[in-house]
Amino acid sequence: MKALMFEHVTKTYKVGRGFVNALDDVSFEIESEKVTVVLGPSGSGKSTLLNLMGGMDRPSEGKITVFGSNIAKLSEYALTEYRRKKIGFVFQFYNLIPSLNALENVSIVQKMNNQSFDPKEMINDVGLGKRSRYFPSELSGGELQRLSIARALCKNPDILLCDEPTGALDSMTGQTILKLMVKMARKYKKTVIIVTHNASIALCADSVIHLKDGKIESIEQNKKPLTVDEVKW
Ligand SMILES: Nc1ncnc2c1ncn2[C@@H]1O[C@H](COP(=O)(O)OP(=O)(O)OP(=O)(O)O)[C@@H](O)[C@H]1O
Repeated sequence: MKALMFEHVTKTYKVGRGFVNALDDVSFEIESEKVTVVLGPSGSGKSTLLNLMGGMDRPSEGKITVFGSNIAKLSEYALTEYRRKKIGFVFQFYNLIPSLNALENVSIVQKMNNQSFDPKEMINDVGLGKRSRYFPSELSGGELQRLSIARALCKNPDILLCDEPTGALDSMTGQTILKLMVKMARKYKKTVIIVTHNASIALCADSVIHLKDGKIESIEQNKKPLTVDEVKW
């Protein structure tokens, strides 16, 4: 089943008196329950792509279909509902609430979605069971990243969007995080989309989209993705 389809999507930004096509006539499909990696150099349009997928922004032209509905046409209200219910975000800026402990930070998403998972189970699953009463200021970068994954997962979203999830982490912690992302697709049947500069991550993906100058350079299907342990970092 297709989770996501982009058809001739262009995103144009106005800069001074001119325009920049951050994405230029981009078309591709993403299978559900798979891991897709988006690779590309700085400025190639990766964040723009992620913002469009997550309903944070709308395309200037083209059609974006998510599980059968064209999100480019949704009202503002419906788009907010889409973001709240369907999408889990794992961004580098963790957006955790400093005055809430780890468990409370995960539990708040229960209010957003009545199909959410058990927060305690999610915290255990990312290996933070013993840290559930800690506050964000008492956690390391890797732990914060795992906590933000637990929160994104707790919402039980259909699609998980990850922006450089291992960017600021050492390779051991990065591997742990990547294992969690892959597990989300394999165990929890989520559609996982990871935007990164790190080509090693692509070896674990089912498909890899290469972006360059706002265009798709190539799309590879990986019949035999490696496990995270098999990848050399
Ligand atoms: N809000 C904006 N206004 C104007 N130009 C923008 C805006 N957002 C992005 N751009 C331009 O669009 C192009 C693509 O940007 P984008 O952030 O999507 O790239 P990226 O691949 O995510 O880069 P990086 O890896 O450095 O984060 C760049 O040339 C950028 O300057």
